Amino acid sequence: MSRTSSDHPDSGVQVCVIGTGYVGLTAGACLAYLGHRVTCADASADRVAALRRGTIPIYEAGLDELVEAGASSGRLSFVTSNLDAVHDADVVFLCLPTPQDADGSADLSRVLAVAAEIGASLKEGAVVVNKSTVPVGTAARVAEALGRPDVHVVSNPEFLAEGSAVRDFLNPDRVVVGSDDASAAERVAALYAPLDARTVVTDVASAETIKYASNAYLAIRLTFVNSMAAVCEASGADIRAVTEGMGADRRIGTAFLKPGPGWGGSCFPKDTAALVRTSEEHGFDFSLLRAAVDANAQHRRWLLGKIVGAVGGDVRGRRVALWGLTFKAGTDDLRDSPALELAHDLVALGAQVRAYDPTVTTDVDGIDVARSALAACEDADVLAIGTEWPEFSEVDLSEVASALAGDVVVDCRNVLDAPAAAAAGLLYTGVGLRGVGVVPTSAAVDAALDGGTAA
Ligand SMILES: NC(=O)c1ccc[n+]([C@@H]2O[C@H](COP(=O)([O-])OP(=O)(O)OC[C@H]3O[C@@H](n4cnc5c(N)ncnc54)[C@H](O)[C@@H]3O)[C@@H](O)[C@H]2O)c1
Ligand SMILES: O=c1ccn([C@@H]2O[C@H](COP(=O)(O)OP(=O)(O)O[C@H]3O[C@H](CO)[C@@H](O)[C@H](O)[C@H]3O)[C@@H](O)[C@H]2O)c(=O)[nH]1
Repeated sequence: MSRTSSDHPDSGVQVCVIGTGYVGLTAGACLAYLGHRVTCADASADRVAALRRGTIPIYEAGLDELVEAGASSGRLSFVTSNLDAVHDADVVFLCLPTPQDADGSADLSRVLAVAAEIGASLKEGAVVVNKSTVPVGTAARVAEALGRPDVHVVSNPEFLAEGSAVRDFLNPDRVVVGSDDASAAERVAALYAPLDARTVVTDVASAETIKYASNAYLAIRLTFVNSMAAVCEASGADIRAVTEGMGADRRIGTAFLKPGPGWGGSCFPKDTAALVRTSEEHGFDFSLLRAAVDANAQHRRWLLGKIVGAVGGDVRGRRVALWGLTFKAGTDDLRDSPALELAHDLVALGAQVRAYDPTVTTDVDGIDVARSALAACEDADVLAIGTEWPEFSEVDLSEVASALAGDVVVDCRNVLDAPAAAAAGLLYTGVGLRGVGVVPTSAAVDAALDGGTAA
């Protein structure tokens, strides 16, 4: 669907978005599309220059079209100075990174530094919105850093997923607005009115907590699915049939039931760690969530063991072809990617890894990156698949079989067709699949990685 700036009338509301990453750029472009006048600020001069030229610095479906429409309508602009961006803004969104700190907590330094920076420059009665993922209690810390009693701080967490960011922003399951001031909450909720979305208006502590609760719940669900996949594989069941049967129960639902190499990405790992930490700080041992985090690492290790097992238990000097490096398909984001972590572990064990990913064109962290899926396979002893890019299922498997020196495929995403792989002469194994040539896992992997020596 083509979107133009005339789809929604001008609201007259001046919005500022600070931080133009996956969240800020999507939010800025979508808010402009909804009729608001948006100025986006980013500390990266290169990023701002690129955006002014119309170059989108991230891979996100539909974002280029929306940014172009916003810029050509004059409703969307980009600056490097946070102070220039905020001075006439009615509402200021903070879309800044909140990475994991050494103790697991969310590092709020950027959020608090920007709040301190912009406080004195804000318009009388402006509203500041935390869109970054921040732990309960952060709104009060931001208010303190702003030093502006006339400015209310509202929590409006973002739930978009990478790869579907624009679609998620414009078709949200819910908009969450948390504030201890009803009129500030109303002003923020009104920005989303054209979406006609379900809106949860609540207190600020609950809004901050909804974000972590949602991500932690989804991560636990995936840990359960991945563990069930291991049980299925060991017991002769098939995880695809099992999740189809489970998902048919309306209380369970079909989404978020695909097994993989363990969950990763820029959010789940840091947000689960931060919720464990917040719970500890409030005297609660969130043992369930801690167990899910541990089981996630264990699951990835299990798949690593399959790859090592495929070459006889010792990968030293062996060549591994790896399809996929991003943390999931549809994004160029490599942050906390399970596929990239598999590559690192294989290299640590002494393997030579040659990867292919449609969004990665240069070598990453010393991992050799090939120009095509087939090129990655040339003379490799085993092929592993770490990301579920749809194009992988289009590759001619007989050409894969010819290119490989070995014959095993370890598909950590279940993207290939098992009978087609077998017909091409490949020994195929996936995650939790029934009867498709299970490769023994390598017990040596744990000892080698934990002991820091090659297997
Ligand atoms: N990525 C997601 O899918 C997603 C979804 C929902 C929520 N979140 C949360 O949103 C927040 C932002 O995440 P992201 O993935 O968009 O981050 P990101 O790293 O992609 O983008 C952050 C941007 O902020 C800019 N920045 C850093 N310091 C700045 C400063 N002092 N002034 C101005 N700009 C500055 C950076 O240059 C960068 O462009 C995090 O809290 C994250 O947890 C992320
Ligand atoms: O059935 C599934 C679904 C996801 N994943 C994995 O789970 C991780 C997270 O995937 P996803 O949730 O799709 O991506 P994100 O872009 O990280 O989005 C999550 O994190 C964002 C940041 O907080 C939230 O806004 C989103 O609601 C939340 O889905 C990735 O490693 C996926 O491969 C699976 O293995 N199987």
